[in-house]
Amino acid sequence: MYQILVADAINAEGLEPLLGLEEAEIIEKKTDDPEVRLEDIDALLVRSATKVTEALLNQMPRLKIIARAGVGVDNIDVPAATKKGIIVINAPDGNTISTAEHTFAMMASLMRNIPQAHSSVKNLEWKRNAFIGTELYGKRLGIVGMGRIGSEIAKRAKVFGMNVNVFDPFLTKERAAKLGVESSTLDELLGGADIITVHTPLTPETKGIINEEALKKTKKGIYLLNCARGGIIDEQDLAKYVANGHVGGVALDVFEAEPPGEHPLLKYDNVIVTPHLGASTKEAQLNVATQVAKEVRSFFEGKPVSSSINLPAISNDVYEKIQPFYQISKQIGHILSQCVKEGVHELSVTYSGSVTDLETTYLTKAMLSGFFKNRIDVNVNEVNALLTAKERGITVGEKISTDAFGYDNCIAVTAKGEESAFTVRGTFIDHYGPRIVYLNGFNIDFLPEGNLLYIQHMDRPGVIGHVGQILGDQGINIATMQVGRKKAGGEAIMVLAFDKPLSEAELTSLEKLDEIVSINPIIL
Ligand SMILES: NC(=O)C1=CN([C@@H]2O[C@H](COP(=O)(O)OP(=O)(O)OC[C@H]3O[C@@H](n4cnc5c(N)ncnc54)[C@H](O)[C@@H]3O)[C@@H](O)[C@H]2O)C=CC1
Ligand SMILES: O=C(O)CCC(=O)C(=O)O
Repeated sequence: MYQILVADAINAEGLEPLLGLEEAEIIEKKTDDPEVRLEDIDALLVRSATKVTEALLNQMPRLKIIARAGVGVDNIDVPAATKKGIIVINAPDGNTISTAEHTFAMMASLMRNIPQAHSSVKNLEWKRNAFIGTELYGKRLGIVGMGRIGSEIAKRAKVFGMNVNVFDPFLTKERAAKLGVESSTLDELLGGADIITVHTPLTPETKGIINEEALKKTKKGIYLLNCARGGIIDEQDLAKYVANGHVGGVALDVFEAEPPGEHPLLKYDNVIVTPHLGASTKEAQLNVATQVAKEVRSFFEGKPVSSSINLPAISNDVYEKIQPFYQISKQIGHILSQCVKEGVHELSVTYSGSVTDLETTYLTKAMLSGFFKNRIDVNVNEVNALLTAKERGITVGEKISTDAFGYDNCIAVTAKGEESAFTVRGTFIDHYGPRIVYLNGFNIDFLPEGNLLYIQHMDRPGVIGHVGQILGDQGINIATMQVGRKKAGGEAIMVLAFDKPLSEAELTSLEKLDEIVSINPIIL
């Protein structure tokens, strides 16, 4: 039974896709609720209130997926989640329109003193001359961060007859032209704008991007808006520039600490505020809840998730194509892990044939997750596979080759240690399935599944019979047996499959045979 903890207020109708998930229990409680058993939780759904820290993650050993019903994931320790192999997803576009509309409403309110005038009338005043506003028409709007929300604001600003300058280092000239905006440097934007609005994520680069140094470059009377994340406009520096009269007005939906408490900016009449309402519309809340609920459901159904922060997204189509190779990659990694008896410092994967048309990085990560399974006590999956390899000093390489050894596709992985190297090759055959076709120098053909025994032996008459005899005498049934050799009378291998793993005593009984060089159980 999967336990899904919904720790923040998430739209109930939007969570409906989760109800169709068999074997799932949905718990709507805070993470610090004494009734919540954090150690049993498989999925955590949050908005911005719950801070998903490393300390919290340490208490949640079963956690597999964190879903943020919204865009910004700055309340989640994504590196800590990644290290633990926990997928982090968000709802990237469900609240774009809401937030763009809120920003626009804030901009209009700010320029026309609507909140101040509203309070005044409610206080039974009628001061028409006290609230002379400024038109948006013809003004220059500077947008810092031209992603989903920034772009929607630009569209609306143009309809209002505003000129739009944008600063976004990741915006291409083509996209700027398509959006009909002028791309500029930050300094040009600061110097030319009448109104500046920020729409970036909060990152080390964007934290304080509008600070005292930037404010100095703006026109006197500048209007500033932050409906993205507290801290993108430095609050202390902003308070200084509001106090000295340089800033004409400010609209804030977000604060460095929420709620802001006794904040120096709150005492100014020309500072208008809302309590982080950008995404607070019925539509946006339904959208984001539905988006993450569908994703969490897909995840537990073993389907791909498309809005992961720490895993490359793959579409259902691509996933269908990649799935067979994904399994065999994992199995190759797991076989290598059990066959190489020393520390490995290099894993190199060579893809050939039709598999090279696919997203092979995903397969390499699957191979790594198979390799690390049982080797380390951390759950290694595609999320933390490369990081885990790096932390353990294992170099991971990927190559493409034209030689598929006569197969339609081939995935070959070589593990190198100080003393040895071991290569496994696998293929996926349509309507037949995954096969291991090469094991450390020997061509062979077996199904990588179940309880296997890999035996290295000398190619002598009777050896296969002796192995069968010894096992038969102990009542052990051999399900399948494949053999491979390089030349008659030389080294050879056999791979046997059993219904259950062999015991230590049963393995030792085989070692007694003179022709046997080594025996190695492989459990897949
Ligand atoms: N107030 C609210 O309720 C809401 C706030 N947000 C905030 O708005 C932010 C933006 O959301 P979206 O537009 O959906 O994200 P997005 O990812 O589509 O856009 C962010 C843009 O910022 C740009 N950017 C990144 N670093 C930059 C830098 N150093 N300088 C200039 N531009 C930079 C990126 O290139 C990207 O184009 C979110 O990260 C979130 O923090 C989002 C939704 C609701
Ligand atoms: O959950 C919310 O209302 C906050 C939305 C937000 O800030 C975001 O999506 O980044």
